[in-house]
Amino acid sequence: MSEQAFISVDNICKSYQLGTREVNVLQNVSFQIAKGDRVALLGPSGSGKTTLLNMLGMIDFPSEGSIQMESLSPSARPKELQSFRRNFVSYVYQQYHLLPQFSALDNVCLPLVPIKVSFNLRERAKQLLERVGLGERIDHLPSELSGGEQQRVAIARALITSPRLLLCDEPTGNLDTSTRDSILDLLIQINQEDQTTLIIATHDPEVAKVCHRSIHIRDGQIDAHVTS
Ligand SMILES: Nc1ncnc2c1ncn2[C@@H]1O[C@H](COP(=O)(O)OP(=O)(O)OP(=O)(O)O)[C@@H](O)[C@H]1O
Repeated sequence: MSEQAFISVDNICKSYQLGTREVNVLQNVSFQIAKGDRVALLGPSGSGKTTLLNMLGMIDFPSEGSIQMESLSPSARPKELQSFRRNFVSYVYQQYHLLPQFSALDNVCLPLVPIKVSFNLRERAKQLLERVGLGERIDHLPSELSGGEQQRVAIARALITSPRLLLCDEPTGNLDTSTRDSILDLLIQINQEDQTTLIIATHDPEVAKVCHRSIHIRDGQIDAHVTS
């Protein structure tokens, strides 16, 4: 792992056993990501983007090769991995995954509800909703919000743990182009202001354009690194 690397992905392969058949999803993938970087994983459907994101979030593991994270020992035990997942990394998904019976405010609080925190959780959630432009919508249910607003709630929820790494899986896939652009502006703002490292899996070249660089994946292999 080089001095500046925040994440180092070294020659990873991933395969799944499907009955008697072995499905090779990723092959010999290597790249490094620096702290505060803004990187797109760009590739068509089925190319392996989600699989790679899951491994960067340590919820899945390579069949071969290694992924090293700054501040996580390569021999991390389950407890350290759990703490990494809780404190270091957050996700934003295409489908928002908000709980329908809970208000925007309660949805934002959710990741920290089971944990004793030293600050006023509801107050922090309110501040985050204000930051994402939803200060007037904190008591709304997801069904009372537009798609773009629901994604803003999901982004506020992702920020409640103050993550250093934000993994976004097609975060604008369900949105029209102007809503997509406003969500991208928000993600860029978070990346710039908080120095949160941002990795966005997408098939949309317009999303890749707003990143510092893009890693193009095809059939489980990197076929280009492009710097914007
Ligand atoms: N648990 C699994 N078992 C078997 N095959 C899997 C599993 N998970 C993913 N795959 C296969 O791996 C390939 C890559 O899937 P992945 O979801 O990573 O692609 P993707 O680029 O994120 O696609 P999309 O943009 O459609 O979400 C697909 O062919 C998929 O069927």
